[in-house]
Amino acid sequence: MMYDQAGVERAIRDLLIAVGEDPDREGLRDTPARLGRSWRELLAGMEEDPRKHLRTLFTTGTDELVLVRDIEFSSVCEHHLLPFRGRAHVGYIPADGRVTGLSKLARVVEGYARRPQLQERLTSQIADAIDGELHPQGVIVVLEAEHMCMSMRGVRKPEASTVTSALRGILRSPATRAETMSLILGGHR
Ligand SMILES: Nc1nc2c(ncn2[C@@H]2O[C@H](COP(=O)(O)OP(=O)(O)OP(=O)(O)O)[C@@H](O)[C@H]2O)c(=O)[nH]1
Ligand SMILES: [Zn+2]
Repeated sequence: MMYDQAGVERAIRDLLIAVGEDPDREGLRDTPARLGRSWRELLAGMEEDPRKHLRTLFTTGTDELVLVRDIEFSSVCEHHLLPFRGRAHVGYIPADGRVTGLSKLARVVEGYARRPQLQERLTSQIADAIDGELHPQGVIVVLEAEHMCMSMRGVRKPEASTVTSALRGILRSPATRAETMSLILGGHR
């Protein structure tokens, strides 16, 4: 389904009325249109198949770990429609020298982050896309994020950081996993 800007604007106008605001006062007059455009940007991943980015392939001579750390992302938690944001660390061990462009790993993170999400699902979707498109020997995805639904409201724990991981192939084995984890965490302040 295509994004329905007019429908979103109507819903936001109704929301403003329902919370007791006057949607026609000067400061709020453009808010439904503005927020409608913002939501489209925040949910832009719904309009794409992020796997397409991984179809840019190169062949190298080696099958050693490729790891891109500290990919900043923002997503929206599907329970509260509040943002969660943090950093993704994405790595894989190629097979037959098959690699993709480094920026493509970040594009995949973006494509799956810009949807109503759960952090666990976001993590495994990134891993499955790399696994399914590159057929590498192993994949590791680690996400660290702060959820606004836990910091601004509810339990109100602003410093809490949620860490999730998804491992595929040989990166599931304890030795390889431990080495890769230390590379991910080793870069941290
Ligand atoms: N597992 C998981 N839980 C999430 C994520 N984002 C938000 N949540 C949690 O979803 C849960 C929803 O719980 P509910 O009891 O239905 O909602 P609530 O009454 O607003 O819960 P509180 O946040 O505890 O006030 C909360 O515990 C949130 O912290 C996520 O990405 N993964
Ligand atoms: Zn939430």
